[in-house]
Amino acid sequence: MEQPSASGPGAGPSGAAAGLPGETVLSGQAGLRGQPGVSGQAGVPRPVGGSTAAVRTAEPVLRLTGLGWSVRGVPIVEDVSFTVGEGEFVAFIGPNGAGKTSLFNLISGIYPASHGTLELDGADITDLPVHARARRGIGRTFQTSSLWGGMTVAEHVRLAAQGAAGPAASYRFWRRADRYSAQVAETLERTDLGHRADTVANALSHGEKRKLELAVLLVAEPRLILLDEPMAGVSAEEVPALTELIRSVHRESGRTVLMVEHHMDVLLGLADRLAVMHHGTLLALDTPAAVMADPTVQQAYLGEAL
Ligand SMILES: Nc1ncnc2c1ncn2[C@@H]1O[C@H](COP(=O)(O)OP(=O)(O)OP(=O)(O)O)[C@@H](O)[C@H]1O
Repeated sequence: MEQPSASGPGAGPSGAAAGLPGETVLSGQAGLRGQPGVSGQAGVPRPVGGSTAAVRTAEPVLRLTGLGWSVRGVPIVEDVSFTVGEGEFVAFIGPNGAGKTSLFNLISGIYPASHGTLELDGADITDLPVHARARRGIGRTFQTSSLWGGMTVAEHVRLAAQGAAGPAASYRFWRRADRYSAQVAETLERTDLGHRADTVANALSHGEKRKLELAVLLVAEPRLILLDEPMAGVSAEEVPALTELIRSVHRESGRTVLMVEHHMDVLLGLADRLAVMHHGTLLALDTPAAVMADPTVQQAYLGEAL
């Protein structure tokens, strides 16, 4: 499925998630429709929005109520309801085609909701377009790379900083180049890309490209970030550094993070809660330990250990 780009038309290569040695990778375990015991149970997530995981504020940052999206009458995401507290890290898993990316597209505004509502900080944003949601602090990355191959690392981040400042600030932006240079330099340091500032995107490794996508996202200072398979295409050697970067982005700034990821080893070390998508519905949402012990979830994965 082609994805719109956050920072320009996709120019970089994409790739499937690389399996790590000895790791459970859930991608490719599709084909669950019609499995005994699964049909009819999807759509009854347990428990949702009332997890035992720590939610740092009483008021949720994000609230989905019966959110759904259909294509020509075919439901892709159905009646999804949950809340996410400020500073929480929720990881989304599920077989290929379960609707994880579509749910992220609904939250970021790329797909319009067919039914249900979406609230950010208690305000209804269901009908707001993508750019308006971005201005309210929702940022996201995409499953496939969204970089301009011939542009340097620093140019990407500078352009993103300019975009975040808004069109009216363009003139000021160029006049106050020093301020933005400092902002770009700081963001590159935060994402461990300072030494690659003058390198074109095409010359970066997959892991560095993912870091650059994060830098492009972070320079806009979003408070809710959606990461769609940040490890896709990344070599096994680069996964630990990228995992630590995501951890620091979450912890140091107290951002709220939603992440789709197939590498269980990665997300188990990061997530406060695990959400399981299945046939477009939310099958379960709870602490990683509770989700992994859930018989319905295990059944949905054909009895394989999560
Ligand atoms: N724009 C679209 N038009 C038609 N069908 C779509 C569209 N977007 C997604 N779908 C379908 O919706 C279903 C869910 O797709 P989605 O990409 O959300 O799944 P996913 O859980 O993210 O899968 P993966 O893990 O493979 O990325 C798939 O059957 C897909 O083909």
